Amino acid sequence: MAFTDDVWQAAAGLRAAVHAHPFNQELAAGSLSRSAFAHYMIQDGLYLQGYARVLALGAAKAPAADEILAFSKAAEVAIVVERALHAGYLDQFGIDPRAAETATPTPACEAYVNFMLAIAVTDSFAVLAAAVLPCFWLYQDVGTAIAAKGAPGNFYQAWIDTYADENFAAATERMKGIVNAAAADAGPSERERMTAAFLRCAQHEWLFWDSAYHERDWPIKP
Ligand SMILES: Cc1ncc(CO)c(N)n1
Repeated sequence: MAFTDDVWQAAAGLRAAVHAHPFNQELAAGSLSRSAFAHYMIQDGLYLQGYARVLALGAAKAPAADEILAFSKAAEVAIVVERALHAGYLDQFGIDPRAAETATPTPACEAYVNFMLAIAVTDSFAVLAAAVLPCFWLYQDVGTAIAAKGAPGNFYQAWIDTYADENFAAATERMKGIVNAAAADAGPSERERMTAAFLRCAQHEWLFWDSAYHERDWPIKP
C-alpha cells in the first residue's frame, strides 16, 4: 500500500473530527462568525509565511529538479495566491493587510509553524515532505466536501473555491506523488518519522481551526 494510503487511513478519526468541527460546519453553512473568520485569516497569513519558508527549505533539500520545482512553486503559491484571497477578505473585514502581517502568532499557529520548521532544519527531505502534506490534503479534502454542499450566496465562497479548485487538487496530487516516492526510498526509521510528522501536522490542522473558532490568544501576556 502506498505511504499516503497508510497515513490517510491512520488519520481517519482525525479527518472525521476535522469535517465535523463547528468551524468547518458553520463555514459550509455560511453561518460562521465573521470575527472567528477574521481571527483565522490573520493567523493564516502568518501561518502561510512560515509554511512558505518550510517549502523553500524543502526545495533546498530536494533530491532532484522536479521536486525543487514543486516545492519552490508551492512556496510562491503560498505567498502570492493566498495573499490575494486574504487581501480580499481583510478588505471586507476592514482590516489593514499590513496590520495583519505584523500581528503576533497565537500558540496554535506558532506551535504548528515551529514544528514544521524544526523538521525542515533537523530532518530529511522525506520527513519534511510528509510534514507539509496535511496542509494540502486536508484543505483539498475539506474544500471539496464543502463545495459539494454548495450553500447558495455563501459569504465564504472565495475561500471554498480556492481549496475546491482543480489546480489545488493537482498540486495536492503532485505532493502525494513526491511523498510516496520519498517513502519508497526511506528506511523503516525514516518512514516512521514520516508517519509521525504527517499525523502530528494533521493534529495541528485541527488545532488551528479550533483555535480560530474559539478566537484563542495567549492566556497570559508580558
Ligand atoms: C493552517 C492552514 N493549513 C493549510 C492551508 C492550505 O494552504 C492553509 N491555508 N492554512
